[in-house]
Amino acid sequence: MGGALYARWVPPQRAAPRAQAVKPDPSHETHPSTGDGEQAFKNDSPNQRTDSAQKKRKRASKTAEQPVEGDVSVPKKHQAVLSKFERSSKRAETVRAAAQQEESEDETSERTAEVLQDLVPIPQPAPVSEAPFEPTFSALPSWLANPVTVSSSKTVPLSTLSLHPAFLKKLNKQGFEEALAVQSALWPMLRPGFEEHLGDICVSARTGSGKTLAYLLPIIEALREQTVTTLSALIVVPTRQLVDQALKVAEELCAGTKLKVGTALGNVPFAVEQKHLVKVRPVYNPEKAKELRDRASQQLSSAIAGSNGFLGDFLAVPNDHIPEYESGVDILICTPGRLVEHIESTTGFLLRYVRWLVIDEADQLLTQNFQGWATVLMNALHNETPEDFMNAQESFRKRIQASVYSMALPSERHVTKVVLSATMKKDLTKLGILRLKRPKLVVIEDETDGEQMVADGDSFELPSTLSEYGVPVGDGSNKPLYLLFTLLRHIFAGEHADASTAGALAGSTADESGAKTTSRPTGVANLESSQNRVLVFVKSNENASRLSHLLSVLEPPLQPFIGTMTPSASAKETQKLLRSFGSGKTKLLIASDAASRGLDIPGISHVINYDIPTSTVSYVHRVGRTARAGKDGHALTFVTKSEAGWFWNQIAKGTSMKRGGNKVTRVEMKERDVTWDRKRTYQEALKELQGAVEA
Ligand SMILES: Nc1ncnc2c1ncn2[C@@H]1O[C@H](COP(=O)(O)OP(=O)(O)OP(=O)(O)O)[C@@H](O)[C@H]1O
Repeated sequence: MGGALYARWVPPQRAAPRAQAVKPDPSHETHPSTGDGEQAFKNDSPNQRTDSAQKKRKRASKTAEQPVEGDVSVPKKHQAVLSKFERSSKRAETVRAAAQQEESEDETSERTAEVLQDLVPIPQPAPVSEAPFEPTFSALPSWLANPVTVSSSKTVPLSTLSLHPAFLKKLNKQGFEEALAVQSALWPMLRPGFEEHLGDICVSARTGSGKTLAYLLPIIEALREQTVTTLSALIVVPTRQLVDQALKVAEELCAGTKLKVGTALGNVPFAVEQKHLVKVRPVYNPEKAKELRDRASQQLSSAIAGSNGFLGDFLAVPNDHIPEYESGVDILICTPGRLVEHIESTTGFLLRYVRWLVIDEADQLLTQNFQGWATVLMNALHNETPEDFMNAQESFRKRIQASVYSMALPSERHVTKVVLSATMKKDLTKLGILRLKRPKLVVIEDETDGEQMVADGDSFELPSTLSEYGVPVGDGSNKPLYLLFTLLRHIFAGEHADASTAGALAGSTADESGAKTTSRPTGVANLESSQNRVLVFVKSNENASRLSHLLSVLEPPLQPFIGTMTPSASAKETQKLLRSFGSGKTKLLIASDAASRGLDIPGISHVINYDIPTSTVSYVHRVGRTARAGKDGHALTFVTKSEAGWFWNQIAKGTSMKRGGNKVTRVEMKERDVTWDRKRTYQEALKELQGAVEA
């Protein structure tokens, strides 16, 4: 580079005798810019090529004339300038080289400092923590979302509740000293006084908590002085057995008063029931009688009306008289189907004076809603009574209402509705049918459960005195033998019972890790004197009959102690069977789910779910037939391999079940002990059963 600059700045020398001339070699001519002569020429025109060749030759001769470095022939003053120039050029060159080196070092260090990124997310700043979402609203109205909760341990001495002395005496006579939690919560709300709730009440309280007395006592106490029979209270329950049960409690309370309690459940012919519920009385009223007679003859001649109902009654009363209807009962306990029939077909069946409406086992009644019973009832209850159907009292009241004295009467009748269940669901669509006014939800729950019914969910309480067991039964093919083994070895065996499992089944030494049994059945012992009573649930009525037959064949001494509840039995037969079971004569009652609701038989020590229940609600009601009113009880569920997942997850550990800190115990029974010497008898019994079914 220095050479090139030097060449530019050196002035041409004319005389340079000792300087060696460098002859240009045409064969080595190169293009000034590319260094490739041939290539350069290729792009030039012939004239251009001649000019540039001449210029090149000139330049070459000039170069040949240039002195070589260090040539002493360069004048001195030029030499000083030249050396100065060379020095500064060298310095500049050194600085540039140093700068270049520095630059390349920087580049290298930058390259090494670079962080290699793979295809992973680039680190982000930590997210800002947000407060957990807590809705400020609920899908439920506030009365359902915020129930009044009462601890199930809250009992109050009956003597402090200022009950009418006659009722206090009756309760004491039955051995009741304290009002149970649901009673001590409901009575102040339903009885006149400072805490009375002027509106409707929904109650969620576990099985066997005393709900029947909780609603019946305030009603009967309020009506106790009623002398003219007027239908004042309607109690709707789902089954005939529950009608009978509530009737028994009501009759005990009404004894000594003029109150009449009636039932409508279809156990007698409809006409008989009609006569019992509505009384027809001829009243002398010639004017009205004449008017009606004229209208009746017109209608009869034009065949508009038949001679039944009001017309029939009118034609049956003496001349100058008209029929008037009076209620035959003050309190009616009924099933919904029969109630609808009376509302629609019984002349004079008037709900105008009904002040109380109780719906027990409400979740079942509202879910099944036979014949749209709730809507029919609400329409009948809230609509005006046609004047022709009014009884003497009603007509009198109507006349009074039209006069100045009406100021003294309440403007509108208020019906207090009490809706109860052990498995109350917060289902607004269903509760909405009941047209509740200023409703309140009262929940009776165990303190140890810690939390309330979840605002938008449903949970069910089990009695804290209940001990629960799950019994694995393999594939289920030997279930009858498992049942027999459980009955003979553990429940009715008395002193011969296996210590470990009997302890677990009796609830005294419940082992959460699971109890094991090794002993074999010893046969029926002490059956007659045993205090235990067992209710066995199967999935259908056919299964109840079959199981009963199998047990009788497998263990004949057991047969006189077995009872079977079937729908084909008459009401009387069923009542007799329940009485026998209640008294302890029958020790083993086999039933379907029809017996799972509300049945109150004192002294049931064990419930066995021979067939697994189909829902958590069904489980709650089945096992609730024992451990009632604070007494101990035991519930065993036979679980096949395919049912195990559901049972242990939903029933034993499910969040919707609240059992006051108790747990479900697994009871293992060895299959060879269970089947032991019975396999042949069992096969024969099955064959016999098959023959009986086919016959
Ligand atoms: N104050 C009381 N003291 C002792 N026992 C009582 C009292 N009140 C009711 N009982 C008894 O409690 C038992 C259960 O009562 P009840 O049948 O009314 O329960 P329930 O809550 O209706 O049960 P379910 O939901 O299963 O129908 C009955 O045998 C009844 O006699």
